[in-house]
Amino acid sequence: MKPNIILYKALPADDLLAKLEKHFTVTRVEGLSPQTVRQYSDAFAQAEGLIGSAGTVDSLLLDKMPKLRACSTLSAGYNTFDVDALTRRGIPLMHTPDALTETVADTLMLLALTTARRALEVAERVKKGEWTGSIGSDWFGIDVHHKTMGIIGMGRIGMALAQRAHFGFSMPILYNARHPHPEAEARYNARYCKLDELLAEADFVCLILPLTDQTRHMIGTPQLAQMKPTAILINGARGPVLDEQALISALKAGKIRAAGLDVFEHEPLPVDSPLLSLPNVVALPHIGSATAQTRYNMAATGIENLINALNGKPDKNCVIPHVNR
Ligand SMILES: NC(=O)C1=CN([C@@H]2O[C@H](COP(=O)(O)OP(=O)(O)OC[C@H]3O[C@@H](n4cnc5c(N)ncnc54)[C@H](OP(=O)(O)O)[C@@H]3O)[C@@H](O)[C@H]2O)C=CC1
Ligand SMILES: O=CC(=O)O
Repeated sequence: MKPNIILYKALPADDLLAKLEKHFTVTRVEGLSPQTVRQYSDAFAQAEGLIGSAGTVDSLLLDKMPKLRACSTLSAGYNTFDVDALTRRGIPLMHTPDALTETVADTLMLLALTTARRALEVAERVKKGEWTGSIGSDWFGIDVHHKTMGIIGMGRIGMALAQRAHFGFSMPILYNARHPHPEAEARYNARYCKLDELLAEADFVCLILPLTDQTRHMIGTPQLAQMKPTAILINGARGPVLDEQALISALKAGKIRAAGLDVFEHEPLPVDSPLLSLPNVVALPHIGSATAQTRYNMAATGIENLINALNGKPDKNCVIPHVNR
């Protein structure tokens, strides 16, 4: 008999669903919420696998899933999972980091370019018919090339960003992480910095690290005050890594030049967020990995991950090392 699983996110192609259904008896639910868990309570009680993204998997949910043997998230980040509770139950949690690294690094460069060159702002002026002659200096942006890129989180995506910034834009690279990364230093001439030093020196401060107890609000009023008034902040990590209220105040007071944001403390970003009325903010709807090819690859990887994990082989892409047997 095929194992029962819950799929809580629509897959981007029919062949992916067909593959999942070849291996498992699939119950599709529209997201993980108290309502869907109640509505499909029997399916949750019977499920041995859970696959999807953007839902909270905590001990409350795990208690309702006594047969659960593996979780597969269609994402690199896994901050919505209670990893300790999964570890206690010996349930492997699988993720899809390698499928999206390059695409997310592209998105970070996109945010750097769009904010620096004020691309959205001036394109809006063109649409409004304001381009009636030679543009004045009030339409000018700043250069990206040869400016200093500060990367907070020199993991897979941080490295891919450093590659773009170093080779593509001749940018000196500063970085902060928990440990020095000799590979980044050798390949991209990156310099390891304490956070304070990076904030004070970088022209672009780019957040690309996980949301954890240690990183929640790691950038707040004191850190924003350390940045140059000409610097641009980019957040591609998770919204709560940045204190959004502090950012709004800093932008309003001209403490930093601009912000490029792909992630927010509350998603979707409420339409009345003050961020949306600031001309020097570029707000994207969490599209870091959102190309058709990458989303396909992520879903394909997530399916493989679940098949492997439920076959007792969570060798690759398991985020809980000692469950990775
Ligand atoms: N916007 C989007 O759509 C996407 C966002 N993301 C986010 O990006 C994050 C990073 O992804 P990825 O590069 O694959 O992850 P990795 O695990 O490869 O890298 C994470 C990096 O963050 C560093 N780090 C962790 N904790 C701290 C800390 N307290 N202080 C400083 N640095 C820290 C790590 O340091 P060290 O190397 O020293 O251990 C590592 O360099 C994900 O966790 C996710 O939240 C990911 C994909 C898409
Ligand atoms: O934010 C997206 C992810 O894959 O993590």
